[in-house]
Amino acid sequence: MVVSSEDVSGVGGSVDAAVKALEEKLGVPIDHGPQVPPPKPLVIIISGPSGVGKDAVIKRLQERRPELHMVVTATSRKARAGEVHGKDYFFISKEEFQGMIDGGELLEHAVVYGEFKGIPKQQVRETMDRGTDVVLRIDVQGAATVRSMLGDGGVFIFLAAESEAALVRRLVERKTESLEKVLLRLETAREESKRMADFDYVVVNADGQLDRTVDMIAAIIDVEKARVHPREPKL
Ligand SMILES: Nc1ncnc2c1ncn2[C@@H]1O[C@H](COP(=O)(O)OP(=O)(O)OP(=O)(O)O)[C@@H](O)[C@H]1O
Repeated sequence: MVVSSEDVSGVGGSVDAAVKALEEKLGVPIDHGPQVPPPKPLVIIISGPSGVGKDAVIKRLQERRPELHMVVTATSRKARAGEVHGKDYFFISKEEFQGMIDGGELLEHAVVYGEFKGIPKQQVRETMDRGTDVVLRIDVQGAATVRSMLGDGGVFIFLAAESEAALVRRLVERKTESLEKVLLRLETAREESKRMADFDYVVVNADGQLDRTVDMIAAIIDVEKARVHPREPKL
């Protein structure tokens, strides 16, 4: 139905009166509800080589977007100075970890540099059921496992350093690993970089540019929320 400008001006110029007149002409009320349903919760996977800055990026992202749920990974490695159980990681024994694997309670798990790491499934499900976005921090190998499970249902982001040299410097400066362990991480990082193509996005975490990196990830999350066909993560 076409309503001419004459019809609208003919009701006295008030918007409310015009709306009422339109409703009368339509024969049904004008819908005041949202035109777009609320976006579905996202599962965001942040991955990349050791030392690239996953923890630093996630910490800053959480400060900016406190509504995101950062999944707490379970690990059998010892806590580093300042790390808090239940907040940074669930620090559990190798025996407890084995129990979780046997009980099928982990979304993915792996032995990384001699230590168990894994993501409790229940935490992801419960968060999504509340309608909250979930951020998973996973090494590249683990991200491949989650990709095979979720397919296009997850948003996979590969964090990269601006150069191999920058990555090495960051690992050495962190002072948490021996040179031998840094070497192992470097060799692994070379293999991991080859898997970048399996991700949806690649973000460079350049030295001194942590805020820019977080800006980019926040932008990706916003863009994902605007998809016409939302992703459907099935766990
Ligand atoms: N953009 C950046 N500029 C400078 N330093 C950074 C940047 N991002 C992270 N770092 C520093 O680099 C080091 C490694 O970062 P972080 O521990 O977050 O890496 P990671 O990917 O979580 O490593 P791992 O997988 O081994 O736990 C830390 O000392 C961190 O503070």
